[in-house]
Amino acid sequence: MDHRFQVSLRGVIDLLSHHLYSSPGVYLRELLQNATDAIRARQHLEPGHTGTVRLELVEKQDGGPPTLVFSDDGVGLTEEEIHRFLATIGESSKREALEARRKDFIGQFGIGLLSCFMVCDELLLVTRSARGDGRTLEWRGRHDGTYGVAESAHPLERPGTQVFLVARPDMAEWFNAERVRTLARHYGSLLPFPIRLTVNGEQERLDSDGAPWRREYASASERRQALLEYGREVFDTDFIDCIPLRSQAGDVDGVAFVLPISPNFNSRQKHRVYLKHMLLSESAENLLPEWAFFVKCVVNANALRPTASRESFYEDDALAQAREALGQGLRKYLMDLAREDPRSLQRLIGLHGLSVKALALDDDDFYRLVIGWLPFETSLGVTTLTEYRRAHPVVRYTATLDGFRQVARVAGAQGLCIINAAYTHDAALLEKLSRVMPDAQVEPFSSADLPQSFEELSMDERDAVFPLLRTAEQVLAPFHCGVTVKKFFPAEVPTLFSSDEDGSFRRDVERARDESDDLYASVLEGVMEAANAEPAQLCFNLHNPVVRRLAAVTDRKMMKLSVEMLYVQALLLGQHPLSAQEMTLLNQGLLGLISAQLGAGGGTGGENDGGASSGGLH
Ligand SMILES: Nc1ncnc2c1ncn2[C@@H]1O[C@H](COP(=O)(O)OP(=O)(O)OP(=O)(O)O)[C@@H](O)[C@H]1O
Repeated sequence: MDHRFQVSLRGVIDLLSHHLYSSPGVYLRELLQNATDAIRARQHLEPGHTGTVRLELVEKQDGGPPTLVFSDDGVGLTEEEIHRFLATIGESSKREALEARRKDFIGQFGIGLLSCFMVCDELLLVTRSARGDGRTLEWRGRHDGTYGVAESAHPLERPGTQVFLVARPDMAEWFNAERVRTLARHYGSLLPFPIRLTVNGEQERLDSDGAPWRREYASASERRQALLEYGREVFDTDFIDCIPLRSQAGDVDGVAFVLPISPNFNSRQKHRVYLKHMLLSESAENLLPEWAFFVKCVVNANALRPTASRESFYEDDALAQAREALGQGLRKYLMDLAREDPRSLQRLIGLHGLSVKALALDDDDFYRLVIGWLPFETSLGVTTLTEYRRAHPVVRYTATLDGFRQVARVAGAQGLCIINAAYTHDAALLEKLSRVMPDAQVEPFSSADLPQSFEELSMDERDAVFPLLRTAEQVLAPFHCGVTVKKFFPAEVPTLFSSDEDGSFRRDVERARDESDDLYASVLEGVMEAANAEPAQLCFNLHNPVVRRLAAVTDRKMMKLSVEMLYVQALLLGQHPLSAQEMTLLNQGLLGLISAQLGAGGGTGGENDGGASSGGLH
């Protein structure tokens, strides 16, 4: 024999209040939504019906719980509808109409009314249907899951619905006049019909003039001012500009505000979204494309689906299409700025460069328009790509910060303009350049490319440095480092250590081998043997006075020691981590130099004592 599931209403209410709704205040949102849907349903029957929502708050003088009467002049309910829709959890009169009329109704799940049980134990709903027999019916629903229906002793004069809520003593704060006023404004400020609030007999209107972005303004600048003022009210921020938004998909319209400060990298903004003019969420995140983190927006959507919690939009095709269309609106704004107001675009890039770069990576047309305006850090200072290409036919860049540090100073002194493309998106943007603009030449650059720009020595100079070159080659052979002598700037730099990718790889493997156990070290040994034998190079700078003097030194030991120290110094200047062998070289070299400087005795032991005389301190 089959049995029916039993549903515990208390359990369901507990579930909703703790896991679905963000606060008990949403009861007012759900009542407003039902009233709005009922008015829309009546407008289908009676086109031209305007509709009004009334809230009457009675605060008891004797300390008893306050009562809220929530009335609408919507379509009302027949007796059959009461049993079917009010008393069955999960049943909604709007579901059947939903696909055909997604634009009309906000509700769809058939659970909204239950949220009232978060703030009161019993609900009295008095209703007269616009489609019915003129009778006024009372439905009394209780939080224990029981309900009753009866004909009312106080018939309503016109179709509509009144919901009576008596505050549960511990929930009286949610019936406080100021709170009710704030909540009604908060959720219903864009509704296209008036909301009237009566508190202890005194009436006030809470309605607004509708969505500010749809109002008529005398001029474009007045419109802009009014919208920026609205943005300030909503987000408490002085935005720098506003952008109209519209999408046919989801029937969305609204306004995006450009943030006056750079947001955290990739932080998605929280937007205020209305669904059919009722506030859905103040923290919707999934409305705009990911790159659009330079704006916050307020929009109304008529044909997107809410999630059951009503706090964001349901992720479906319509939302994806709307997101794409809204992104196009933002893209158009940036494209227009690039064409018509490059100064403003430059200011915007200064603040929101990351958004602009991310969009440029995504979109070739936009890329073509803005790439020339984007600033890049180079070895000759910050420059835009347009200025760069005017002065240098080939765009050269380093993709890492270490790579840039290794070349920036010397490259700058040679007049070479190298871009530091280690910033987010920069390398990808530069790599895209020759794809989008086939005449552009773009090349990665490393310290190994630098010596090509250095001046060659004359024949005489070559003869003069021959002993130095020979000694250095011998000293550095164990380090797999070749040697050249050239002339370059700045003259204060005595040597430049350069290596291509193979060289950096080899150094990394070498250091890993030093730190590994025997088995792994022998594997790494094999890797190193397979690698290019001499990918690194130490280039001596004959413009440097120390190097000139060193070339003339006849003391071979002193020359060897100096080469070792210059090698280690070049590594340190280039921010290359030292291997164990190089650390030893540094330590021995320092001691050797000190010892040589002392001129006598105190030798370091071994061959690096530079022939210093014996004896201690004099
Ligand atoms: N003010 C009203 N006027 C007319 N019918 C109403 C009113 N309030 C509720 N109803 C009826 O009660 C049903 C259930 O309401 P409830 O708020 O629980 O769910 P819903 O609005 O259909 O969906 P959701 O859970 O998404 O809000 C509605 O579908 C509607 O038929």
